[in-house]
Formats: sequence, structure tokens, C-alpha cells
Amino acid sequence: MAEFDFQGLTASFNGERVIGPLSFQVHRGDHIGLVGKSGAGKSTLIRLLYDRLEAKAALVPQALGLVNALPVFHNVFMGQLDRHSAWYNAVTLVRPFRKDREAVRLLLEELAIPEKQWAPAASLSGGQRQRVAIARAVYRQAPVLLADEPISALDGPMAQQVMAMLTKHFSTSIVAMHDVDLALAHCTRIIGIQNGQIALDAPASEIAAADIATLY
Ligand SMILES: Nc1ncnc2c1ncn2[C@@H]1O[C@H](COP(=O)(O)OP(=O)(O)OP(=O)(O)O)[C@@H](O)[C@H]1O
Repeated sequence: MAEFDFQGLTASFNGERVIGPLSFQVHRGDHIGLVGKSGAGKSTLIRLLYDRLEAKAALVPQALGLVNALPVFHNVFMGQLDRHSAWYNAVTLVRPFRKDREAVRLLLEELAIPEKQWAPAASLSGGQRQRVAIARAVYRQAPVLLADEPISALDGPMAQQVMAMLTKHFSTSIVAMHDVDLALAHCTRIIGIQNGQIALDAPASEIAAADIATLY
């Protein structure tokens, strides 16, 4: 049985249809690489899926959504803001609890930025900012990850490491990405978007980079 059944997804801007109508099912264990050329509709589709899934999903938006004035710890903690009382969140703003400090530190270690835990988000490089947004998503402990180009600012080995980490922490994921080789290496299923429609949907093990190239 499908974990999620998306039917009739559509999106328009200024009266112009940019997505759909399209439908697809997602099964538990699916790690979907969403590919397609710039402007194909990947970000719009990720947003539509997030609207449908709400609290079931952890989101890494392309713009990341970090609060620059807050330290990395608090940006990651925000992944669980809605799980705690207002009192707990207010205390955490001033003096975080040890168990939360420790949980966030472990994630930052996994992402090779443990020394940044108390640095303001404003002081981070682009790749470090992406890793904080990824830590926030993992910290959320949601059943499904929705991520829009989450590794675009990371170098080769770090991008590999982060993709492996995401597959480990989430049982199901949908990740928009431009790096076709990384998508084939880390995803179980590839969905190709072309002009707002699904032009390719196949197990990653059954397709090659050349099949995806036809989308571009
Ligand atoms: N806020 C908006 N207002 C008007 N048009 C929009 C808006 N957001 C997206 N679009 C249009 O919708 C289409 C799909 O855009 P989208 O950002 O989803 O593509 P994408 O595949 O994610 O591209 P990229 O890989 O460059 O991020 C594009 O033609 C874009 O111009």
C-alpha cells in the first residue's frame, strides 16, 4: 500500500499552468530524486507536496529559511519548535537544556560543523548554511523529507556524505537535485519533471544518466 497518494496536483502563476495535473504514489522506503531542467517545476512541486503533508514532512527549502540573528543551535532546534510548550521554547532561547544541546551537537558532528553550534547563522558560509538547514530537518524526526536542492553548495565528498546521511535518517524522501550522478547513486527512484509533468518515473537501478539527459 502507498504511504502517500498524491492525486491531481496542479499549480499556476498568473493564470499560467506550471504543474500538472499530475499524480503519483510514494511508498515507504522510496528515496526519490526529483530531476529536470531549471524552470521545469521541481520547487513548485516540492511546495505543493509540503502543503499536502504538513506536519508529516521535514522541509529543506531552497532559500533555507534560517534566522540569521540566532545561533546554529537555535536554528536546528526550530525543527521541533511545534513539539514543545511555549514555556519550554522560551527557556531554550535563553538557556538550552542539556539533552537538546547534546542531540544538536551530534547532528552537527555528523555534518562536520560541530564547532559552529553557537555561531550566529549570519556568520556561516553557503555550504555551512545548507548543512544547518539539513540538521534542522533531521532534528524534526518526521516520516518524510522534502528537500529542494539541499546539497547544491556542498563539495563532492560532503555532498555524498550528506546524501547518505539523509537516506539513513529518513525512511522516505523526495529531493529535488541537479546532480544526476548523485541522484542515481543515492536515490531508489527517479522522477523527471518536464514542463510541469512527470516525464520519467523509474527505479534508479533501471536507468542511466543518458535516460535523464533527455529531460534537459
Ligand atoms: N512566484 C512565482 N511567480 C510566477 N512564476 C513562478 C513563481 N514561482 C515559480 N514560477 C514559474 O514556475 C515555473 C516552475 O518554477 P520552479 O521554481 O518550480 O522550477 P524548478 O524546476 O524548481 O527550477 P530550478 O531548478 O531553477 O530551481 C517557472 O516557469 C517559474 O518561472
